[in-house]
Amino acid sequence: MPTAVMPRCTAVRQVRKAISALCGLHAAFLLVKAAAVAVTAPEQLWPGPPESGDGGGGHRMNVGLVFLYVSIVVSLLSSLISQLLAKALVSEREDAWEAVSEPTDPEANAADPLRAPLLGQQAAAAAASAPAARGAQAGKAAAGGGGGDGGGGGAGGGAAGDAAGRAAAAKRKQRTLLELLRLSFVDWPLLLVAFSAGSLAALGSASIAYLTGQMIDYASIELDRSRFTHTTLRLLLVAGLTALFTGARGGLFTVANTRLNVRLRKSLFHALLQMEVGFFDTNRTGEIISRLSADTSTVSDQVGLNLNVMLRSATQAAMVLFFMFAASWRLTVVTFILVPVVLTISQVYGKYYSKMSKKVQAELANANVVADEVLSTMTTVKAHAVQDSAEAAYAAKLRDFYKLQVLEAGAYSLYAILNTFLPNVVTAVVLFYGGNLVLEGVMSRGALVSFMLYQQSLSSAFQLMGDVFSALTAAVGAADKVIELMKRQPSIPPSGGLVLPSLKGRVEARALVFHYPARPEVRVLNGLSLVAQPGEVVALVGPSGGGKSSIIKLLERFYVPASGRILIDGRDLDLFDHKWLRRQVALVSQEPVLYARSIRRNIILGLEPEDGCAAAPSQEDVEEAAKQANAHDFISSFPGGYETDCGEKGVALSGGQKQRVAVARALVRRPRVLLLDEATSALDADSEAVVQEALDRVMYGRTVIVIAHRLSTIQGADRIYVIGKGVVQETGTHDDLLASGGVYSQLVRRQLTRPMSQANFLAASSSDLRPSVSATLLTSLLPDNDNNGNNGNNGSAQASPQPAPPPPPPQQPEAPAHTQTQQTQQQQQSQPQGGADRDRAGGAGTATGSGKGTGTSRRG
Ligand SMILES: Nc1ncnc2c1ncn2[C@@H]1O[C@H](COP(=O)(O)OP(=O)(O)OP(=O)(O)O)[C@@H](O)[C@H]1O
Repeated sequence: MPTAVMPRCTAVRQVRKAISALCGLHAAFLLVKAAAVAVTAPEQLWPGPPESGDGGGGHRMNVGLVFLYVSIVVSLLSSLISQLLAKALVSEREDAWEAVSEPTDPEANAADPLRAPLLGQQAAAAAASAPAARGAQAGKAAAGGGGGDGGGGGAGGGAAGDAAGRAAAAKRKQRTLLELLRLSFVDWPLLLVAFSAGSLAALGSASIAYLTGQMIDYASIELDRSRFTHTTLRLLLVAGLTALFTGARGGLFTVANTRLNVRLRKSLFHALLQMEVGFFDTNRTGEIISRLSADTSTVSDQVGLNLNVMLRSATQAAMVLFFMFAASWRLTVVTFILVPVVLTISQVYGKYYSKMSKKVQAELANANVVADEVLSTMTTVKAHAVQDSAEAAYAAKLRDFYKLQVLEAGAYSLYAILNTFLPNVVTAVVLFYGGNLVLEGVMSRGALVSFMLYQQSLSSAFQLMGDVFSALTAAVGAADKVIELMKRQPSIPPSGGLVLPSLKGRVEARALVFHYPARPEVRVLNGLSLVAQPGEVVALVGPSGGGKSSIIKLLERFYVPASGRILIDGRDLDLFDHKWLRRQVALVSQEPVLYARSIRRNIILGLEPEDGCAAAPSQEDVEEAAKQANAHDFISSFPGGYETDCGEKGVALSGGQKQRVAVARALVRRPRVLLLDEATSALDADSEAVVQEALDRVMYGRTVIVIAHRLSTIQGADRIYVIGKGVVQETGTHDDLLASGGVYSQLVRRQLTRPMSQANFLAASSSDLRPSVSATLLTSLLPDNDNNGNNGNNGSAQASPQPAPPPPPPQQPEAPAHTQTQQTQQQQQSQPQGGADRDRAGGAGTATGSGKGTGTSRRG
């Protein structure tokens, strides 16, 4: 902030403080005046009728007193309103200065999703359209949770930004409260009954105090036994009814709380499921889970409970006040004077407590993030023996949490001390003044006893309201985060409703430009275009980080490109109905995710009636898909067959088995387009061979876009795109690309001459080129090889530190026997295959009947 603005902002803050101080002083003066009038005025005011002996004088006196009190109340109100208006004017002036003075970086900070994670996103979004300084502070307030705490101004932004931060926080709080009320009042019939029961209970409590006073008068002054007994029976009856209504109120409010809790969780979970994938890149699962579990409970418990207590206390206070005025208006006014003091203390504490509560919750979420990270990666933790550092990291987070909790406890202690002391002061003053009234004969002893009971009831109501106010503020803090998440709009626009009678399967990407939301400054795709005709197999290869997987993610609409188009059968991807498209375009990724349910249900994932699918695939469909995926045999060997539970995240299955279930999951949809994102790269050699065989078979008859690490797959593709630095560097068939001597051929050569320990074909996984494949490739791939497998190109293989082994017999050790047979057949047939005219292969174990997938032998 320019230095010229700083003194102005400091002056504004001082003006704001001065306004508060003056108004406070004025209010205190008026309250003292009200008390003085109550103590000194003659006993001729409401509720008693004008004394007959006093003629019109008594009446005039009453009018005068009423006028006096009305003027005091009006004065108090106008003071409050002028204070609010003056502060608003000052803040407006301050905002105007900030708008012209603040540099633009903070806006960038606020709009940067990395700097405004989870809690700050909405504020950051709002900030992006607001003036720079306001935006920066809105983001800061949201992310920091302080609502303008600013830490004393920070690096130049603090003072000026505090006002904007406060305004943003206040607006958010308002919005949160309104939203909470909206959510709570869905249950209005239940709440109405509960509230009515609470009001009746409050009326009962006030009546008990009144009857107690009467009993004392009948027993000690009037000495009327029959009225005494009668009143006792009435008191017992009222007590019974009061208990009944109190119980009903408590039970009904608890049910309403639970309903609110369930509603909140469901709404939040629904909102989370709508979020785009990029949201989960920038927000940790631990934090999100914390919102879903801890914060929703805090909100429903605190808001529900406190609203209940607030309503009960307010009704109780209103009833008791009525009875108090009836007993003695003077004592009522005096009692009432101390109330603003108690309320002010509660309010100040409430603000502080809200801040503390947010910080404590944030610390706890941080600790949960650490625990979540460690517990969800136990194998890595154990494999690298990092238990000690994990424990230390968790303990450090808990230490921070503990320190904040201790501070919070200290704040609570102070509050409890004040809150216990002040009501007793009120009692002492009231008793002293009331005793004087009794001694003067103005008030009966019974009325004083009743009044003392009312006064206790009123203090407890106000005390509860003070507590509730603080707790509500804290709950609103937690609700803020939950509501913000619930209201957050996904940054990817909703998909259209287009459903085609059939899909040919043409996929085209045109001039795609893309960056990840988590890293907007890095362009991952830079105007990339590619096309896959119906039935073609298109391989994406290229160096690691070139953008291959990003293309698949865009095709799956996990993200949307910054510019460019993705067309399926010539229509924009976002026009299609989301669910329909997911059945037409299936993905098999590197790490399959299975859920803790039966294998059958894992295969038909997303196709069950609950997912809006009228007819789930039949058992025959499931088995057919499993057979094609080479999964049927191992599934049938389990005692539970297709009903075998996969365990949490599929722990009950091996990597290869999981991947085959994932392939079956893709196939059961009978997709026209199959996306394979390094589907076998995480598997060991044996598993890879089985899965690859299944994949080779299922590629037929559909458009396939594959990120492959096996040269055999790449070699058999109809077209290869070499992707690097976010663009297509080369495209063509394997032969064309080798012949052109460009990047692809260099990659192939480099790979073939590299030691096996560094095997990393085309930057994919290291598990790809087995010795046999490598050797075969040497003999078959390089255009300048002679027929005997000698590398004519100056023997780069020989130059390698670990020369490739001599050409082995034409077989792949990891492939099952029947695959080898196929290879031999294919060698003999050596038929070139076009993508579009390929037929779909038969069931499990059937020969593929083509050179596809066994490119080594095809070329041999
Ligand atoms: N979720 C993400 N958030 C931010 N950046 C990402 C994300 N995923 C990938 N990237 C970055 O995008 C770039 C392209 O990644 P991508 O996974 O598409 O490359 P790739 O060609 O598939 O690499 P590999 O062959 O190693 O899988 C990389 O620089 C990567 O760090």
